[in-house]
Amino acid sequence: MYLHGTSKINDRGHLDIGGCDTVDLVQQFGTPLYVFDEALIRKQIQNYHQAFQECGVKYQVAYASKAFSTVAMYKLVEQENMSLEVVSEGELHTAVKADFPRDRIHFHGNNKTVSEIQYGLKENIGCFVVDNLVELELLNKVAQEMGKVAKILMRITPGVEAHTHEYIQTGQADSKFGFDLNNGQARQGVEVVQALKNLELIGFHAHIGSQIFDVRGFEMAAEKMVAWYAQVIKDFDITIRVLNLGGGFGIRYNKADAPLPVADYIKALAQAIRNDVEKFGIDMPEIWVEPGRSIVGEAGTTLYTIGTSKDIPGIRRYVAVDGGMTDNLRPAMYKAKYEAMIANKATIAAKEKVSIAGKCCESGDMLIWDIDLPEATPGDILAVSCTGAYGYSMSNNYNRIPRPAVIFVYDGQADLVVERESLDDIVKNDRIPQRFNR
Ligand SMILES: Cc1ncc(COP(=O)(O)O)c(C=O)c1O
Ligand SMILES: N[C@@H](CCCC[NH3+])C(=O)O
Repeated sequence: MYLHGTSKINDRGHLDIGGCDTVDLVQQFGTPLYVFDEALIRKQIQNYHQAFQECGVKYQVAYASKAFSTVAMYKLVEQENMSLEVVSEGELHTAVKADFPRDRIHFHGNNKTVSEIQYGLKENIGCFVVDNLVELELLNKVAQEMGKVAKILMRITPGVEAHTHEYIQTGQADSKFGFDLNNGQARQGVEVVQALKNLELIGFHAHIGSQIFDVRGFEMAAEKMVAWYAQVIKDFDITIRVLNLGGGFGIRYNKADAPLPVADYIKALAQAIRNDVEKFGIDMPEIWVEPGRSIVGEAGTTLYTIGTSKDIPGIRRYVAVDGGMTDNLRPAMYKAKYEAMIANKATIAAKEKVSIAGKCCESGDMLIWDIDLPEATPGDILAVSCTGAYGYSMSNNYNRIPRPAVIFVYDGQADLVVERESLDDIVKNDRIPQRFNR
């Protein structure tokens, strides 16, 4: 397993993260356990700031909180001077609980409800990223009723197909997201905004997909978006200032993945924008991005306890852990591939090829197929790396399995940031109809 961030093998022969022995962490907090390397999260954020500062442009980096959303994470994001992207009133409420600066919150989503819009307006958030014509009218109506003017970006579908899993592509024409650039919908949207008094258009947004390695997709989206941005300034004679190019920067889950350093993506983006801005003779816009996975993905490791196994001679050995698709849906949903090690046998050579199964009543509940490990016995601790993004945030209670605890480790200290769900949490919203008691 590749060792990210502060992960290392300590002198007890155990995996150690953030100066904490994972075997001790398991004793203290139990399994499954999400462990976040706080120093690595902070470093990833600082890499974005540094890259933008070196480009000498006005910018905002908004953390796409869907990747991993908790109050402590939002506090960290604030400390590191990032903005915050939210997609629901649940994420917005988490930001309010963290007392996140409201003017740095960007509210996304392709179907915001009236109550979500009201919440955002009440909190005077920085901007709404409007997804479609229906939402333009709705947002304007609610803003008018509340006596507010909402700053907006319009989300544009630029018609760029990113090379990634089809479920995490978003920039292609056939997508549920955004105003289509090529069929005239985006222009129609700008025309509509001109007539709506409670909306202020400050710029445009595009997001082409997730887990992308190639800079070319980002450059192509930037070229299309600058051309569009310049066209709008010319045709509508309005002042806008923001170009948000979304997130999607890839990370290394396993040795087949070859992401570039963050600085390379940002510099390529800024350069593509700068070239086109000069061509169109307009002012350089503020460049906003909204990375999620690349901030937290490599910083997360999930620790499990190994339990049963099943040998099928000549076929494979299944080794089961005490979690699975409830804490990591990505292998089942995207065929995502992860690396792992036995955390308490970190210096012992691999001896067998096994497949790691979850504990759900579902054949597709497999975390890793065909991985070389030392002999796995019940009670061993399996560490799966790179689970920081879309692990906890997509966790669920299938088979009424409680969600694991989440901890941050830093410089030898381990702190709980989300408590493990209890069995009572699992039933706390259940109700029995009165008539059952007859
Ligand atoms: C609109 C938007 N912004 C940002 C992101 C974050 O993407 P990533 O986690 O790949 O950086 C996503 C997810 O794909 C998204 O849909
Ligand atoms: N949840 C997805 C990515 C979708 C990102 C949000 N648009 C993943 O785990 O890869």
